[in-house]
Amino acid sequence: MSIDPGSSAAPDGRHRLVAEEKARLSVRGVLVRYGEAVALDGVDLAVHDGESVAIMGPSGSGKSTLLHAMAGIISPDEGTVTLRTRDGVRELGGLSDAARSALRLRAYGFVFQQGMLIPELTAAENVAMPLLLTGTGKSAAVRHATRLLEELGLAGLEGRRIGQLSGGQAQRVAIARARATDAQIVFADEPTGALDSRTASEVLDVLLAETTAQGRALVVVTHDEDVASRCSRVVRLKDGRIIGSDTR
Ligand SMILES: Nc1ncnc2c1ncn2[C@@H]1O[C@H](COP(=O)(O)OP(=O)(O)OP(=O)(O)O)[C@@H](O)[C@H]1O
Repeated sequence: MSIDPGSSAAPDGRHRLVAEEKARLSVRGVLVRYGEAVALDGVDLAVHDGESVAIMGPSGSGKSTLLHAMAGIISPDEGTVTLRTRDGVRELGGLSDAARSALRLRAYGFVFQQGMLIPELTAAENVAMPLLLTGTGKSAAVRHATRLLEELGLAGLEGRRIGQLSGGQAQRVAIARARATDAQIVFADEPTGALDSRTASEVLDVLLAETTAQGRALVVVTHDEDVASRCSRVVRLKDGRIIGSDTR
């Protein structure tokens, strides 16, 4: 086991500062409460380009809450989440809701168990959606989406609605959508949870190929040791705290 340079357990403060300056995403002292309950309790974590970080831990340990805080879906009660963007370092808590949403749309990709895909839309329309929302014209967006779907092995399925696709195909659509905007960091919440083991392995191959293999960062919440074993770092949570960080 090695110490995560971004964790509070790092023995060398200077080392941590250097690692954080280079981090794509930095979580410092994050605390999240739901009423009286503390879901995250002083979490520090730095994620770097090209890295895949698996977040593991028992049910209720705070994995999804951490993912949502990193992604700016929820705002922590204490602490900061900073993202290095092309325009400089941004602290998510210091942004307006609209600015945070815009940043999320451009810099982040999401591959969740349910895919967060819009069932009424076709595969191509789902992939094109973030492009349309960031100002690309419809025909260019659909053309780009169709090309991405082809690259992910879904040629000929671009006109199907999400409900007409298998679970593995739907996850590939979600991965294509995360690529559409050139997301710098992709968040996945149990991306293979609903898939049989062969499809899960194939989806994970595609997810890694589309993220870390191209220098993007991947943060994946998982209960699955097979998924974690393919990530470059495993962070373990318990009762809202990081209790271990294992770099391969
Ligand atoms: N919206 C909410 N309102 C109240 N409590 C919440 C809410 N979301 C999470 N919690 C609580 O916060 C704690 C952490 O929940 P979280 O969903 O982050 O854990 P998890 O590790 O992702 O669990 P699981 O593996 O079951 O998805 C739990 O005690 C949970 O009950």
